[in-house]
Amino acid sequence: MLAYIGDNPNREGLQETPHRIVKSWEKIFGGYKQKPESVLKTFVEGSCDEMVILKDIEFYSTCEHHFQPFFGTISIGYLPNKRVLGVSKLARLVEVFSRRLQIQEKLSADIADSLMQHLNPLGVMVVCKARHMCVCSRGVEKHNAVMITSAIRGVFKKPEVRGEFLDFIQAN
Ligand SMILES: Nc1nc2c(ncn2[C@@H]2O[C@H](COP(=O)(O)OP(=O)(O)OP(=O)(O)O)[C@@H](O)[C@H]2O)c(=O)[nH]1
Ligand SMILES: [Zn+2]
Repeated sequence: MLAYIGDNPNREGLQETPHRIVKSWEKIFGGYKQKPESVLKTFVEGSCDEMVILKDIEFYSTCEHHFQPFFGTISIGYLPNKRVLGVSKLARLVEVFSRRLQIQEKLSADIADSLMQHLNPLGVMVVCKARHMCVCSRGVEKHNAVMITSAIRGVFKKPEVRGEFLDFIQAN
């Protein structure tokens, strides 16, 4: 790759670069080694029947088309069906799916679908806002453009439930 771009792989500054890149991939692509169910420890809390939200979870992911970073925030809401999660587990789930090659639509859907599967709530909604380096620094070069995607499952398809979630995540 270094030779391909026209640089000299043998010059001092680049000699350890292949090793550094592979080492950085342990973090950047660490999600392949993690199973979503391994972070989704749930417990029974029968009295909790209101919406649970963790908003503005920062993430870094990698675009599968260009191998470029895309990054931003993800907000997740669910309506419990007797079981709830430790709140950090929602952020851990974001790590599992963002630390892979992704497109933003699938990242949002992966999070929603794994919560539906392993937590079995009445519904889930995920909203993801991100900047794509492949859109900012190359290609169409629109550095202010923000992509917004959502994944809506179960009762969040009802406008009033979706509206409550959107009100909460828009509030400061
Ligand atoms: N839907 C979606 N598209 C993405 C995402 N990340 C990158 N892309 C787009 O993937 C597309 C790939 O298009 P191609 O025409 O195959 O590749 P390209 O010639 O590099 O396209 P340009 O980026 O327009 O220069 C581009 O439009 C990217 O903006 C993503 O998360 N979701
Ligand atoms: Zn891209």
